[in-house]
Amino acid sequence: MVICCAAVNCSNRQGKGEKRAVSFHRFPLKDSKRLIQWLKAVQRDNWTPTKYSFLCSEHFTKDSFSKRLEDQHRLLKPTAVPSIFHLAEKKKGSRGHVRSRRKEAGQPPGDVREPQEEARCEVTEHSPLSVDEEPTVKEEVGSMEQAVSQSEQGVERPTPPEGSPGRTSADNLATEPSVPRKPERPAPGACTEPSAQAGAWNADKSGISIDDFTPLGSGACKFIGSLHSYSFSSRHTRERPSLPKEQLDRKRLKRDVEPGCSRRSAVPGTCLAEGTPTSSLTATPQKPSQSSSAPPPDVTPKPATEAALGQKGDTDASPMSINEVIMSASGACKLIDSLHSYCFSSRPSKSQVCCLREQVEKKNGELKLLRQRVSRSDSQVKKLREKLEEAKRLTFPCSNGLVAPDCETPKMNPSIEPLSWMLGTWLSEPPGDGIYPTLQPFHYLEEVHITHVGQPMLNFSFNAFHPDTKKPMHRECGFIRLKPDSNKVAFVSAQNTGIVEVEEGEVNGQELCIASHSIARISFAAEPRVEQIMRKFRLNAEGRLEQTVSMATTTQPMTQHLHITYKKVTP
Ligand code: HEM
Repeated sequence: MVICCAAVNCSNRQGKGEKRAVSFHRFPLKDSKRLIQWLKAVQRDNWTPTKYSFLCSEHFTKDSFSKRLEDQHRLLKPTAVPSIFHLAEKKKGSRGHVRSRRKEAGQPPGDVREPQEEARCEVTEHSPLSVDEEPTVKEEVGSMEQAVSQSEQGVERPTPPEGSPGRTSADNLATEPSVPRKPERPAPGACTEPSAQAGAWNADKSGISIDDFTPLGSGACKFIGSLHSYSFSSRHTRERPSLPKEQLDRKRLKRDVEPGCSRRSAVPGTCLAEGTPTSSLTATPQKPSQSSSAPPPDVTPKPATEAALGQKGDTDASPMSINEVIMSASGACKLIDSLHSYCFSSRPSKSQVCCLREQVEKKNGELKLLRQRVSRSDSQVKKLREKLEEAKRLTFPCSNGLVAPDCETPKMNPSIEPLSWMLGTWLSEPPGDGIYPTLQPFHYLEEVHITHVGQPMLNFSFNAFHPDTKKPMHRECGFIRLKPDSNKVAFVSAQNTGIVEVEEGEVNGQELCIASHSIARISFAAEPRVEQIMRKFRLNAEGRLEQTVSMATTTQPMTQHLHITYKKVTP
């Protein structure tokens, strides 16, 4: 690959016969301040440097260089600005062919390079480096791809050439950002530039080829690839519609050799005037029809300056420096690279996630089956509990009953033998009836426990419940005693209503009739006050116990209040 110096009237190029050391240095595209200084110094009109534009070392003062310690290799200082140019030669016409060439091509001054010179500027991978080239150049030429990448990272290294004269692009950048500019042809001196720019803008801006983004053909990659296309072709190609949309990767850049400029040198101006994407740098082989046919007006190459300023008509709105364009493209690429990294790195974990998801789904299925089993077990347990409750209800309708079925009953005291027919646990059946002149008739359940503990008396408890809610209602408990050697019975009861009473009567056979002897009540017992109480117990023909309660209150004469029949539930 041959590299030319972009300075006006400088014919230095890589491989030229002179044996002196000439190095080539890239334009500081990343450093807009210094780039402007360079462009002002170069004084090329309507020309924009690219990554493939170089100045040779002859345009720098000696103190612009430093030497690398290891090998004394000459390095351009990062602050160096070119200052040595032979612009006067242009005016003197010492290179008349330049002017005539310019006229032929209808190019503005400074944009033309002699066809022969173009030929010299061809880039061919097979061109051997001339002996007068510095190792720096060799290094650069040998690793153009790397250089592009380094340039992207802001690393400046001496490198190969190209270029031509005219009004300075620095002026465009620095002083006329808002002036719309007509599409202009690429600098003729930079015959490699159109494609070089294309490569730069379309593929090499990040040092990444589009192929890098579409290796797996996945949807994500395609998507990211399209982002890349947008990054490169939409952002920059739209701003620079002259550039071909083809994506040129670095491998092509390095590998392919485009003899276009050599060929075009035989047809002076073809490459330059047509602005075809062919280039000795980008080196994408072009079909003859492509390279020979003039591009439509809307794809006429424009200098990067214009691209940086925006398209015609929007330049006043938001002018961008070339540096900003490069930086924004670089930022977009980094973002896309991140997406790519995510795309690639997440791929294995996605399969893992799939595996895990399958496992989770499997476990969920198992869990569902287990839940169904548990549910079935629950319902079975529930049914068993209901049966148990029902059995308990049948046996002991009240859970707070006093009956202990397995409790061993002591021997009954003979004195209470006449009342033995009352012993046992009794449950209301049917529900008891409650009546009273002052009350609405009502029903109730009652559990009755009449026991003995070997003493000469019976223990009793009457526990009434609401027939529907089973809530406890009236409760009373006490003792029944028999007067020895008689049928006289004493009934002592304490009621939850606050009444304590003693009833006395007689037991005759299996019937007990008693009446209140004395009634005591708490001071705050509910009214009306009970004046008299009468009861009758009997064991009927069906072996059921019956009780009838009558009472007299302060408002009502002796009237029946309760009648209930009990069924014995324990022996
Ligand atoms: C020997 C026992 C009982 C006595 C001395 C007694 C006494 C009374 C008295 C004085 C009243 C008020 C009447 C009125 O307002 O005029 C009453 C009401 C009532 N009694 Fe009895 N009662 C006895 C047993 C029962 C039993 C076993 C139940 C069964 C649930 C019951 C249920 C009621 C009901 C529902 C009322 C009406 C609402 C109330 O005042 O609480 N009573 N009772």
